[in-house]
Amino acid sequence: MALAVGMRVLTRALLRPWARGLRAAPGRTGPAAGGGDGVRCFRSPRVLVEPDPAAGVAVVKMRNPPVNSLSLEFLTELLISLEKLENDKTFHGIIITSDCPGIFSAGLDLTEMCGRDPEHYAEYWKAVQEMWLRFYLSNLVVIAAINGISPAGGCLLSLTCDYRVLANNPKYAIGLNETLLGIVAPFWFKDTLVNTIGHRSAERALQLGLLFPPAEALRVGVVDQVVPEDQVQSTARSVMAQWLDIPDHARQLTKILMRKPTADRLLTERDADIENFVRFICKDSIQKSLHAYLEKLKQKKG
Ligand SMILES: CCCCCCCCCC/C=C\CC(=O)SCCNC(=O)CCNC(=O)[C@H](O)C(C)(C)COP(=O)(O)OP(=O)(O)OC[C@H]1O[C@@H](n2cnc3c(N)ncnc32)[C@H](O)[C@@H]1OP(=O)(O)O
Repeated sequence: MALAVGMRVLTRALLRPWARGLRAAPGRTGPAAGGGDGVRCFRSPRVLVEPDPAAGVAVVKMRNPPVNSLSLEFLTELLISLEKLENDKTFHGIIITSDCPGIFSAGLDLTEMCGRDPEHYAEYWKAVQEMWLRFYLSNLVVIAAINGISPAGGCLLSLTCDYRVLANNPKYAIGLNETLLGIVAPFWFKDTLVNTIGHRSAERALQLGLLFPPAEALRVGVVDQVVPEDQVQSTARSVMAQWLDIPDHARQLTKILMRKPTADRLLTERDADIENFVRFICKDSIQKSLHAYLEKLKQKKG
């Protein structure tokens, strides 16, 4: 228990000033109707939290249209929602899913990594690290109900969860495809994938930038279950019930036992990782390929 408390204190201490500022800002987030049972539902512009107090579960819906790209503001709102749910003893589990049809998350927001200054890149990268640390180490059971395509950072977010349910739709794919963009998945992205699918499969997937369609994602272990699209949420709910049957303290400590060494690696190298990222992303060649990639996305429309 002391270990679990220690981890919570540590991760809370890591909450960035940008998050503290936003938390204090009136009107950005706020209590909304949560029923007459005293449980509060928190909303923010890009995150909709639907609480089910009787089950001890909240559904966190990402709604940052058009593609749920993980912008700085969106990451901040996600972290604040997670922290509020963790601090509310009513909740033991969350289901993270998308409110954008066909897209779970398009990953990191490319516009946060293009044409900005080094200070911005550092701030953005710290927020991405924070998202990974907080979700990966959350004391809550976190289940991803993946109802759309989930490349790169979207896949990373899914990989932080305890269980992944993917909709069986041939248009959906999931994976760390960074090499296809000419960029390198950082060591903690890699570690998370290795912890999920093993070294050999991760090496192949990372080098080739593989985006796995549902059947392959299940075969390789990137997801735990593939179900018809209309059963994603109900499956996530029944899996959640099974996880919540386990005594919470034993499950939480086991989670920390399994994940702490991976998280510690980033925690001890956090500043160096930010410096590496800023150095890398500021390179002319990287900026050119990111710009070209964004242009290609825009031109795709016609
Ligand atoms: C030595 C090592 C040191 C360490 C170095 C670290 C280096 C960094 C490592 C981490 C980097 C990356 C991780 C990432 O997550 S990068 C993002 C990867 N994501 C993708 O490649 C997905 C790109 N998007 C798509 O493929 C498609 O948009 C889609 C998700 C399949 C949806 O297709 P759609 O047809 O429904 O929509 P589309 O018209 O393409 O897009 C709508 C608008 O959204 C914009 N957009 C799409 N994706 C992003 C994004 N990720 N970020 C920002 N904006 C995005 C797109 O441009 C359209 O905009 P507009 O309407 O035309 O203005």
